[in-house]
Amino acid sequence: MKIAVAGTGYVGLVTGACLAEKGHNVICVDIDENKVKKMKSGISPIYEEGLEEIMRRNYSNGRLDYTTDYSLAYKNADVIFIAVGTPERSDGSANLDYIRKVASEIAESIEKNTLIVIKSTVPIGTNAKIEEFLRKKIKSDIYVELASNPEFLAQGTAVRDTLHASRIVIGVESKWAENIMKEIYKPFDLPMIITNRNSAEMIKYASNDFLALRISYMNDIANLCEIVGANVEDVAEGMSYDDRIGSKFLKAGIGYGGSCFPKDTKALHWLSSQNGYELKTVRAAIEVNEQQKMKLVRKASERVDSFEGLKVAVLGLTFKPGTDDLRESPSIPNIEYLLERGAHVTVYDPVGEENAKKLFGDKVIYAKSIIEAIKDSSMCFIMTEWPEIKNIKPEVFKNEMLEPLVYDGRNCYIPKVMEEAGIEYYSIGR
Ligand SMILES: NC(=O)c1ccc[n+]([C@@H]2O[C@H](COP(=O)([O-])OP(=O)(O)OC[C@H]3O[C@@H](n4cnc5c(N)ncnc54)[C@H](O)[C@@H]3O)[C@@H](O)[C@H]2O)c1
Ligand SMILES: O=c1ccn([C@@H]2O[C@H](COP(=O)(O)OP(=O)(O)O[C@H]3O[C@H](CO)[C@@H](O)[C@H](O)[C@H]3O)[C@@H](O)[C@H]2O)c(=O)[nH]1
Repeated sequence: MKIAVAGTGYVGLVTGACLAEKGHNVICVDIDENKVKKMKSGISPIYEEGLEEIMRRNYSNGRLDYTTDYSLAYKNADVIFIAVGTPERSDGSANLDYIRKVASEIAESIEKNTLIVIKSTVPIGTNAKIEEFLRKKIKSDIYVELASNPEFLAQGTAVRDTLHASRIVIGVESKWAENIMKEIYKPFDLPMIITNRNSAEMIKYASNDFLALRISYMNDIANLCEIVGANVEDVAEGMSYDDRIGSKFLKAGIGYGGSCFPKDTKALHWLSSQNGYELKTVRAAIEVNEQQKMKLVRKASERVDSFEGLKVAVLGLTFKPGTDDLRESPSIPNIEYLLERGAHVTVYDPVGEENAKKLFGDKVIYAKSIIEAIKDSSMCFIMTEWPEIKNIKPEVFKNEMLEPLVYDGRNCYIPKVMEEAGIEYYSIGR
């Protein structure tokens, strides 16, 4: 099948590359010329394990290509996947400007019957609206239909999550669209859920918001654990043996970040409010997360008289390990808080430095190693549980820091071991 993919971000590029890997003919479209140039030379603009290998293999066998020429790409495609961003607006709603722009570009380009598949996370009803828009715009002798196919990959494991997805969710309104979608995903041999478009769109939000709820619930419990003298890690383990609960997404920490949970909780809450219904559970998840993100710097501000002139180390910048992405990372408001109070902040992240520079410029110092970051510092914050950060030996903090004072937002170390090594150590819910 000839497939065009609009947008080569985490979702579009991984989807395009994996569809090619499974035998389809794929052209990936992006407005960013530099990205397209990079991809054509075999370099992935994002950090995802295993992606470049698939990109190179399928580019050289001719099944995968990249372009900025959307017109040509959409004109020749049987199916067009839309995978552009749907970021948050200031009121919490989803910004659909990028989706609408692609829809206009599709309308001016296509010359034959085409199935348009929205892979981006979009509010319930968006597929129907875009279909209505396109049908008004295109010539009357061609037919377009929209299908919803939300994406569930997580950053850092995007290729694996796509090739071995837990499920393929397909929202369609006709047998024609259903059959095309089934044909596309046949070579993946994965569980498939076929439903209508509104339900497919809702499955995506309901899944993300449920996972965010679990995290906020555990962070709430962690805060109570601290007060009553319980250990949230033991509590989570004890809960996990109940297979109705399971072990995943029970990790307490400095709050959830990333390009999805923060915006998708707010977008569903906003949509619900617009429909006269308050999603109280989701609102609670958002509120707990907002509080949790700043928990450790608030604790630290009670411990020191002032941050003014203090050398503070921040280890880990990305919103989770395995990605170079800093979008909505808890590290950002924490670093801003410290800078506003006059701290000299030195940061270290194994892959996030380039993206951090776009945010902080020369306001922070970028260390090339953990040791360089913590050397002579008066305080250290752990924001991301990268393996090399988790593996720091307590003596390293003790020997390199001016004062061994560690605030660990990801529960990387054992409190007893840290305390025995002479480190003043604070973590979450323990
Ligand atoms: N990142 C994830 O892990 C993830 C997982 C599941 C779903 N999603 C959803 O998928 C969507 C995309 O997310 P992402 O993180 O991949 O986005 P992204 O910001 O990484 O990438 C979007 C890409 O679209 C390009 N673009 C913008 N306008 C365009 C146009 N008119 N034509 C062609 N390309 C255009 C941009 O240049 C960019 O490269 C969002 O709705 C998101 O919520 C993301
Ligand atoms: O027990 C946990 C699990 C995760 N997190 C945090 O939650 C955030 C999101 O983590 P994760 O879900 O692993 O990463 P994403 O790449 O944002 O993936 C989520 O968002 C995607 C975009 O919609 C979905 O496709 C995925 O299924 C969904 O897991 C990160 O800040 C994590 O640190 C916790 O605090 N505790």
